[in-house]
Amino acid sequence: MDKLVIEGGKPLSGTIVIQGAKNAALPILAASMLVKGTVIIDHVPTLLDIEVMLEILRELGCKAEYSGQSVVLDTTGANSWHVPEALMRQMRSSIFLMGPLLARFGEVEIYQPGGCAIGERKIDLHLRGLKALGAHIEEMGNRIVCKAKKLIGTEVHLDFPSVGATENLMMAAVLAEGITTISNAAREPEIQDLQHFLNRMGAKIIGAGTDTITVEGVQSLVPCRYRIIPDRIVTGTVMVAAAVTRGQVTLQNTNPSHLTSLIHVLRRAGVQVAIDGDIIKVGSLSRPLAVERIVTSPYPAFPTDLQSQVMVLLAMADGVSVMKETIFEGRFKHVDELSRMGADIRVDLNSAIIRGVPRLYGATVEATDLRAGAALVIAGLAAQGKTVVEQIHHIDRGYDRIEQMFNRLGARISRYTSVTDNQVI
Ligand SMILES: CC(=O)N[C@H]1[C@@H](OP(=O)(O)OP(=O)(O)OC[C@H]2O[C@@H](n3ccc(=O)[nH]c3=O)[C@H](O)[C@@H]2O)O[C@H](CO)[C@@H](O)[C@@H]1O
Ligand SMILES: C=C(OP(=O)(O)O)C(=O)O
Repeated sequence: MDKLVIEGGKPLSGTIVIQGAKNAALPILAASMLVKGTVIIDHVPTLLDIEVMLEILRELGCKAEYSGQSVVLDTTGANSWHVPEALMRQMRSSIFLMGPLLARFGEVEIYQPGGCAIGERKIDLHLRGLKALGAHIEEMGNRIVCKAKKLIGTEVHLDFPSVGATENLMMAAVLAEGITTISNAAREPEIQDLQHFLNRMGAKIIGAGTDTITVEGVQSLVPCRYRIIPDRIVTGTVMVAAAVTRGQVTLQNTNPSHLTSLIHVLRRAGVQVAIDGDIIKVGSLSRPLAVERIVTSPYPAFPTDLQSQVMVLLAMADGVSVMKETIFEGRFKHVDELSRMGADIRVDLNSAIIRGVPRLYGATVEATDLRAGAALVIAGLAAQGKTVVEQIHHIDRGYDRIEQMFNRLGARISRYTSVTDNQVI
């Protein structure tokens, strides 16, 4: 397993272009199965999860190639609706294939998806929604077989605004007969991106970005070319890193309106944030201030995917902050690792009480999941001394070479491969 070695204590400065959004690219690549032909998706980040998605698509009979930052995907020869268990287990997003494969082939055979250990992450809402659309579902241990000669539009109410369930149902409903209404839908920007992509191929969807999405089924779709939105979580990660290192960073290719809740938190912490179109400038010269209470919730509230990164800022802030996690029950694993670096954080059920310390110290720590790993990198950048972050395959799931991204801003991060313990240039 690779590891990152970080020489901390240097303020970040400079300009960076933000990668395309993993959480938009993954469902959009899966949604491409709904059409026969060649789809080109631009600004797709080079990530482990994207590699896995492309591998699955090839396994299903598609041709899928990276060309620069674009993926060229020919779905014409797709002839399988069976996603191998080993690939399903590599990431949560493999579940996005369920809706499109069912819609295209009338049958899908999958397994329980894998992914980061941040909570139970059931798929009951996905399955219930597909049943409402007329699918017959059989669960045999890990294996799930889902069949429907024809999906029929209906009203689906989600008990919780699940991002993945909303997306899966949108994709399943596109070729269904009649109208599907999804109420209590998730409102994340990536859902709007999926709507835009599907509509460009000829789907008839309205309402993404609100809590009610209406899909009018169509007979077929036509291939298109589409550019993925900027990654709001990577944007937020860099913004926090700029703040904790007391640097000055300009971020290009961002959508500031997707980050309203984070910008609000950063400003409360005394961090300077300036917005100019798709550019965000973040600067900080002094120690951040504590933020009394932050609660993670579905969009547009504060995102769970930025909880661990912002905790690093609060760990170094002047005063006591509270961070409440309401989405994933297992998303505080970074707390033990940050404590190794000198942070003073106590977890009480789903709240972390964070007493800010003036500085963190380098240590050897383990990335337990994707965003926890990103938080440890940020902590390492701000800490005094050397930090080693292990298990960084988690980070590679969502950040396109995180060390290169931060090194462009003046950081000193080296990647080592464990097989040879050689530095990767
Ligand atoms: C690829 C992608 O877009 N991933 C994001 C997506 O994940 P994902 O789509 O998995 O997240 P969901 O919104 O579905 O999950 C939120 C909560 O609902 C629960 N749940 C979900 C589905 C279900 O059928 N049953 C159920 O109980 C989950 O266990 C979790 O507690 O949204 C999460 C919440 O913003 C983000 O952290 C992830 O980065
Ligand atoms: C939890 C995340 O992703 P996934 O749903 O792909 O596991 C994330 O992006 O932080």
